[in-house]
Amino acid sequence: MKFSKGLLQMKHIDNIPSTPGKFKMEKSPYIHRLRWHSSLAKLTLWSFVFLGLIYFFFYRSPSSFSPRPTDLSRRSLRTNFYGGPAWEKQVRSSARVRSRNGISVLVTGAAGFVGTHVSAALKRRGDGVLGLDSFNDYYDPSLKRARQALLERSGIYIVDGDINDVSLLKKLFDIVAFTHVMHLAAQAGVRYALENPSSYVHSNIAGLVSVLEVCKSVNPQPSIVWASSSSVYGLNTKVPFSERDRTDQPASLYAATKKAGEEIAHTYNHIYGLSLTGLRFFTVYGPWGRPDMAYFFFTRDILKGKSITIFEAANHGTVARDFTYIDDIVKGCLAALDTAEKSTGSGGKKKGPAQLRVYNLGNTSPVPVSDLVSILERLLKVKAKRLIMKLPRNGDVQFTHANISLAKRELGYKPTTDLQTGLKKFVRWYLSYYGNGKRSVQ
Ligand SMILES: O=C(O)[C@H]1O[C@H](OP(=O)(O)OP(=O)(O)OC[C@H]2O[C@@H](n3ccc(=O)[nH]c3=O)[C@H](O)[C@@H]2O)[C@H](O)[C@@H](O)[C@@H]1O
Repeated sequence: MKFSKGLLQMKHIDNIPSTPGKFKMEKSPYIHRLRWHSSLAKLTLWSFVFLGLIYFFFYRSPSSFSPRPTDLSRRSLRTNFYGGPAWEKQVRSSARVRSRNGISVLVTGAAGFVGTHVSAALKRRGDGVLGLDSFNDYYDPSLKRARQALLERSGIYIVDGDINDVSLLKKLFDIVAFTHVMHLAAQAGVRYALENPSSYVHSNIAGLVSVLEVCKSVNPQPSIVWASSSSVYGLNTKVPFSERDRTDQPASLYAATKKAGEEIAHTYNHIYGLSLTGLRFFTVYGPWGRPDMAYFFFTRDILKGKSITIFEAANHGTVARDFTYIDDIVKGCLAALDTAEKSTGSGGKKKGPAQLRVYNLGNTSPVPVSDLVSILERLLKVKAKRLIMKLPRNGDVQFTHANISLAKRELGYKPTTDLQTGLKKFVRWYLSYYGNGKRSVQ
C-alpha cells in the first residue's frame, strides 16, 4: 500500500515538467543558456534532496531495526523497542513452567489461529508459554488482537515482533532457556501467493531460517516443531497422501515455500543437530479461525446474502478437502512436542544424530466443498447463492486426503471431530463473535 502511494507520488512528480518550456526556441541564446543552466542547477539540487530523503528514510531511520524487513509492500517499517525490567518480568512470568515435567515453549504466530489454540492448551497443562507475533494485516488484525486478549487472560504474553528479527529472538532466549519452539508463524493461504509472493519468502523461508539460526546457536538448543502443509503434496494423484510420497510438484508458491522449509529443516538437523518435527496440516478449521479460508468467508457471505463461488474441476469433477478440526490438530501438536527428542548440538556444533520427523495431521475423510456449503446452509438456516466456477489455476489443488497411520503410530494422533460437528462449533463461535453487531466482519 505504502509503496503504491509512493509510486503515485513519483508519477505525479514525473508529470510536472521540471523545466517548463525547455525546448521552446528563446529569443536570445544567452538568456536560453542562462535559464538552461539555472534549471539544471535546480534539477541537480532537487535530485540531491530527493536522494537524501530516500537515504534517510530507508537506511538511517530508526525503523530500519536490524534486520530490515524485505517485504516492504505490506508490512510496516515499524520499530519495536524491547527490554527493560518490566518487559523481561512479563516474558519470564509467561514462560514459567507451573507443572512437574512441564516444558517451556516459545510459540511463534501465537496470535494466529493454530497458535492461539496451541498456546492455550499448553498453558492449561502447566507448561510455560511465551508468544511471538507480528500482528501483520494479512487478515483483520483486530481478530488477532482479540485472540491475544484471550490468551492474556490466562497469563500468556505475546511479544509484538517479527521472526526475522534475530536480535529479538536472541534476547528472548537470553531471558528464557526455552526447551521447545512451536514455530507456527507463517504466511498462510494458497491463493494470496499470486498477489504478494514476497511475503511468502519473507515469512516461510527467511523467517524460518532466522528462527533456526537462533535455535542452533543457543545453549541448550531447543527442540522444534513447526507447521508444514498438506499443500506439499501438490499435484499428486495417488491418495491418501502418505509421508513417503513425492513432494516435488507444488501447485503454488505457498506450497513451494513449505516444501523448501522441509528441506531447510533437513539441513539444520544435519549440520547442527537440531531436533525438528514438521507437521503437514490439512485445511484446519474451527472457532477463532482464519477469515481468508473458504469455510469462514462462505459463512460471512451466506449470512450477508452475497453469492459464493464454489470451484469444480474439469468435467464437473469434485473439489474436496480433508478438513481437520482445530482440537484434533492441537492434540497432534502437543503430542509432537511431547515426543520430540532433545537437540544434540551445543555451541552451534552437532554432537550426534538428532531427530528429524514429518507427519500428516489430517482427518482422513475428504469432503466435497459443495457438501461443506450444504452443512453451512443447514447450520445457518440460510440458503447460499451458489456460483459454480471452474477451478482457476491459482494454486488450488483438486483434493487432499491424509494417510495418518504414521502420526497414529508415533504420536497417538486420532482425530475425533467430523466436519458437521466441527462446523457447528465454528458457527456457534462465529455468531457469538460477530453476531451481536458490535464487530464488523472484514
Ligand atoms: O491444508 C493446507 O495445508 C492448507 O489449507 C488451507 O488451504 P485450502 O485447503 O486451499 O483451504 P481454503 O482456502 O479454505 O479452501 C478450501 C476449499 O474451498 C475451495 N474454494 C476456495 C475459495 C472459493 O472461493 N471457492 C472454493 O470453492 C478451494 O478450492 C478448496 O478446495 C489453508 O488456507 C492453507 O494455509 C493450508 O496450508
